[in-house]
Amino acid sequence: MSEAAQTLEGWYALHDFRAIDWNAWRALSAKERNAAQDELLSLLHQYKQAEENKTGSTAFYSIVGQKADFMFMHLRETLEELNEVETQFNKSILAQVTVPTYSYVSIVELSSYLAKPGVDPMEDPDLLARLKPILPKAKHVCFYPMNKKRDGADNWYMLSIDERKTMMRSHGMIGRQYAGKVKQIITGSVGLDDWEWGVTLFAEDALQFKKLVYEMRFDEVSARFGEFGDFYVGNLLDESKIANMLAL
Ligand code: VOV
Repeated sequence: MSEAAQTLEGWYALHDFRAIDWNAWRALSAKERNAAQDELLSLLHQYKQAEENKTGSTAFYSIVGQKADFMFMHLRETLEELNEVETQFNKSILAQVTVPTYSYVSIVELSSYLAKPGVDPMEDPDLLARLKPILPKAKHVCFYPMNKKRDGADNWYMLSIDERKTMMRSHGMIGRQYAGKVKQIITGSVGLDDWEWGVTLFAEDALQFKKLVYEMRFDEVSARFGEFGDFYVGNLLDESKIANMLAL
C-alpha cells in the first residue's frame, strides 16, 4: 500500500449555484422585488460580519453561461453552520424565484507534499491563515471539481509518496508563476461530495484562468492524472452589480 499524503483541513466549504427564474421574478410586484433585493443585501452584510468576526468567509459571483446565474461560495467552521447559511438563503424571497443548479461540499485542504521537514504546520501562522482564508474579492472566479485518476498504470493512489511529491513540486512551480495573478483555494471532498477536490480560482484578469489551466494540462500530474468536472466562471457581484442584475 502506498503511503497516504497527510492533509491539513480548515473551514468547510459550500459552493451553491442558482439560476434565476426570470418569469417568476417578473411576476413579483415592484415592492416584493425591492424587498427581495434588500433582504439579499442584508444577508451579504451578515456574511461580511462573519468575515470581520473571523468565523467564516463568503464570496458572491454572477455566473456566465447557462449553468447558473449566480453562486455563493461559503466557508464556515462546521457543516452545521454551512447548512444554516444555505437554509437561511433558501427562506429568502429571492430564493423563491431561483432554481438550484449545482452545489459542492468540501473543506479547505493543504497537503503535506511540499511541507518543510521538522516544521509543525500548526505553529505556522501563514499556513493557518491559508486553512481559514478570507476569500478574495477579485473581479472573476473560476470553479471546477476534479479527481486524480485510478486507471491501470495511471493510478495516482498507487504511486509512491516520492513520485507524488516530485509531481506536486512541478505543479507548485507552475502555480508560483501565477503569483499575484491567480489565487487558488483547493478544497478536499473525498468522502464529502462526488469529486475528490474543488478548485476555486480568483483573478482580476479572467484570461489568466485559461493561461494557468492550459499550462497545467501539460504538466504530468494534470496530463496523466487529472479528470475534470464542469467549469463555472463568473464576475464579482457588489451592491451596484446586484441592482443591475436584478433590474427589469
Ligand atoms: C495559483 C496557482 C497554483 C499554485 C501556486 C498551486 C500550488 C499547489 C501546491 C504547492 C500544492 C501542494 C500543497 C498544498 O497546498 O496542498 C497544490 C495542491 C493541489 N493543487 Fe495546486 N496550485 C495552483 C493551481 C492549481 C490548479 C489550477 C489546480 C487544478 C489542476 C488543473 O490541472 O486544472 C490545482 C489543483 C491542486 C490539487 C487538486 C491539489 C491537491 C493535490 C493532492 O494530491 O493533494 N492547483 N497546489
